Amino acid sequence: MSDVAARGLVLLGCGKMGSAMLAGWLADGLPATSVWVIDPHPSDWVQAQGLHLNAPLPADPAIVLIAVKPQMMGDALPALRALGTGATLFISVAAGTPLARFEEAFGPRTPVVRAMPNTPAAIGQGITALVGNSRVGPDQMALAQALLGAVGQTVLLETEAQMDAVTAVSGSGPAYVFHLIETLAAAGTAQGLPDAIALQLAQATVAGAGALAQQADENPAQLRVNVTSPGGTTQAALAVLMDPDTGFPALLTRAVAAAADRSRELANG
Ligand SMILES: NC(=O)C1=CN([C@@H]2O[C@H](COP(=O)(O)OP(=O)(O)OC[C@H]3O[C@@H](n4cnc5c(N)ncnc54)[C@H](O)[C@@H]3O)[C@@H](O)[C@H]2O)C=CC1
Ligand SMILES: O=C(O)[C@@H]1CCC=N1
Repeated sequence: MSDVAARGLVLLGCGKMGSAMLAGWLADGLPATSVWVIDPHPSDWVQAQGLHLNAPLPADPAIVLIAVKPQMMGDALPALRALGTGATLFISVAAGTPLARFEEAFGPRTPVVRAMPNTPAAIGQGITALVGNSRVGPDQMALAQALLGAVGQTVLLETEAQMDAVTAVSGSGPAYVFHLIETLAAAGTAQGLPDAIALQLAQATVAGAGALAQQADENPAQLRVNVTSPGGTTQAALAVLMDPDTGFPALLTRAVAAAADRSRELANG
């Protein structure tokens, strides 16, 4: 990361995902003066960070991170063309957009990493999967892992094709969990709880269960069994949630497949 602080980080697109990562890097100690943001519509938060905003770019930044929508690539990438010299590592977090798209834009010698982070990066609890093109050497992959590792866990993929499934599980996944919190709270309200207490119970339950699932030696199936008293309340609920036709497994399988299919479609922009 000292190389990034010294040579600079260029962030193309600083919306929800770019800002989530940037918040994590700044909290981790990356100086705002080492960051160049290109974004035609920067948020008030981005404008208040004291970074270089829509300013001339450094000649030889350590990393250019691309965080614009896949559909915006054609408009956005030309701003970076002068940097495709081989010394700068390009990292894209865009869903769907293949490595080949960046090789086309910046030349086949350009090292490019495709990464899929998620928004808990904003509080250092993201997870990012990474895969590089053939030009990415071990030192550059280590640099990409250090950058994304500063805002959470990292995993390396064996093939680029795995990225669609990653996007559907952990890239989009926080939205599924937020929806679980919303709907668990609403179900509590339907059972007679005040809105605020139902939301507090749902938030703390998901946060606590998530932390326990990360830290416990037991697997999630055993942790579930540990909550489930024979003939008790949990068993009654799980009979609904684990129904083979209408329960969580069938629903999540369909939801994740829909997200992965959409990721494959986005390969075409
Ligand atoms: N939001 C999420 O949870 C995740 C998003 N991603 C990926 O991150 C990328 C960005 O997504 P979000 O941050 O959610 O979208 P967003 O719409 O919040 O941010 C995109 C930003 O790009 C800027 N922009 C538009 N045209 C531009 C241009 N020509 N040059 C520079 N900046 C430009 C916009 O002003 C905006 O601030 C997408 O490719 C998405 O697939 C990946 C993982 C998770
Ligand atoms: O919804 C999307 O397309 C992006 C990619 C993963 C999360 N958000």
